[in-house]
Amino acid sequence: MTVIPGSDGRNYIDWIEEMIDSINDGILVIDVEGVVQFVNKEYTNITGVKEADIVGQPLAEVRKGAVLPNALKDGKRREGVYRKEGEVEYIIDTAPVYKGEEIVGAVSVCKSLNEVHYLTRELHRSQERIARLEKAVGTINRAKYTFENIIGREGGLRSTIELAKKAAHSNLNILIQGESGTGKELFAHALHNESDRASLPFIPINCAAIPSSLLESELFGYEEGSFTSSKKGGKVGLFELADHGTLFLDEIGDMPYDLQAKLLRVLQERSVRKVGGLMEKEINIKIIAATNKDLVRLVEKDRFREDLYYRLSGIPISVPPLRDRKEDIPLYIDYVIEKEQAGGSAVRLKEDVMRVLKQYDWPGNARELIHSVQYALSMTETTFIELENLPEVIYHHVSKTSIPQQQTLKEMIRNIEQEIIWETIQIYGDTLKGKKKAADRLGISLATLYNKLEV
Ligand SMILES: Nc1ncnc2c1ncn2[C@@H]1O[C@H](COP(=O)(O)OP(=O)(O)OP(=O)(O)O)[C@@H](O)[C@H]1O
Repeated sequence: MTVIPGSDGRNYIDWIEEMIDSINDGILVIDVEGVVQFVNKEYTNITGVKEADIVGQPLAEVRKGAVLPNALKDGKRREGVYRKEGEVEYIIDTAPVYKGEEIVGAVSVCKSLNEVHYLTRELHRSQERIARLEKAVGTINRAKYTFENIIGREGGLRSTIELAKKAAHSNLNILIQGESGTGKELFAHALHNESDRASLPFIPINCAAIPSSLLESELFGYEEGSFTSSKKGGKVGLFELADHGTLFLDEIGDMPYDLQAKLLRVLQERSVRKVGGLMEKEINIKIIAATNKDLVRLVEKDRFREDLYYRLSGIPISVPPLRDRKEDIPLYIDYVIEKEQAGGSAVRLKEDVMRVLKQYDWPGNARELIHSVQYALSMTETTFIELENLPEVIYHHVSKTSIPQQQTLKEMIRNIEQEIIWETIQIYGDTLKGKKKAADRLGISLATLYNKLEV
């Protein structure tokens, strides 16, 4: 075995031979004359050549087109050379063997392409599986709403939406502020869907709804065994789940103070480390935070970190309350009636009801208005919503305020007329034909019927 420099004892050579035989790549060694000195078992497996037919023979003669003898001539290494003999495909690396300055032989290492093909197929399969899983995660964590779903444009809402559309295309963090029920979460969904991350995960977390002891492991994840109740295999944190997508931190004003420092670190370093873990993982996430609290006041009271506040409010978005845009109220009412009464008969509001809804201050904003209309729809037994169908809090509020509940005679007659007309339409059907019949029945023209129904 001249090919193993420095070995002299026979047992040692046997041991080396066995070791080379157990290697998963084919190995062929030639001497300086180009005569094959050694092949291992895997070489014979890959090429189908028997050891007895090749060892002791000049390689160039027994394997036509062999590239290994070139290493003897030019002393160069070659990598990834493709060879095909019959049905057998393989890739070889070749290198000269030196003793001091002198070339004493050459060695080639070959790998069957069948195995490479097999591994490539396995890799494709795994990649497809990953793609399917990513798609499933993406579908589960999809943002549902777009700017189209945001009702209203008055009282500054239009310019808020325009600002938000620009913010969606920026990589700055976004802080949405506004009273409860103004649609901050709706904005967060729309911001994600408008961005170029729309097809990637949108991960919302409500910082007020999760006990502060759990919030850290929800966000960062943990390694197996990092605490007594930790799950086997550990847990992937929401930062990691939101990678390449958006993390929506709702009610950020309620995030515990010590966790705020950890969040700040993630935003600065753009990397996370699991609880109990050592590895830092780089992440690429867009952060949208929302709160109905006055963060500046919380900063003043040392309950919110100033540095985090500035980090989060890359683009601050302030959603106006409903009381500043009461002209939008009819839009919400139409939206709810259309949604709840789909396919059914159109329900109308008595004139005084609309006046009351516009008088009320809506501390719960759009959420409260939408719920109130849903409530009134389920309370009315006719095709009209009347004052007493409204939730008690609004009804009582109205009776305590100075809103004139007394109607003029003209208003009362108009209300009664409308009621009779709608009852008649119910008999003949809420279609053009039905309305014509109702007008005939009441002895008025179709135009007058439409006129009288206008609220
Ligand atoms: N402009 C709007 N257009 C349509 N629906 C709206 C609008 N604003 C609020 N809503 C509806 O009101 C409800 C509350 O909205 P959302 O949860 O987005 O408010 P929020 O500001 O995040 O409230 P909170 O601060 O209490 O979490 C939702 O059902 C939402 O669809």
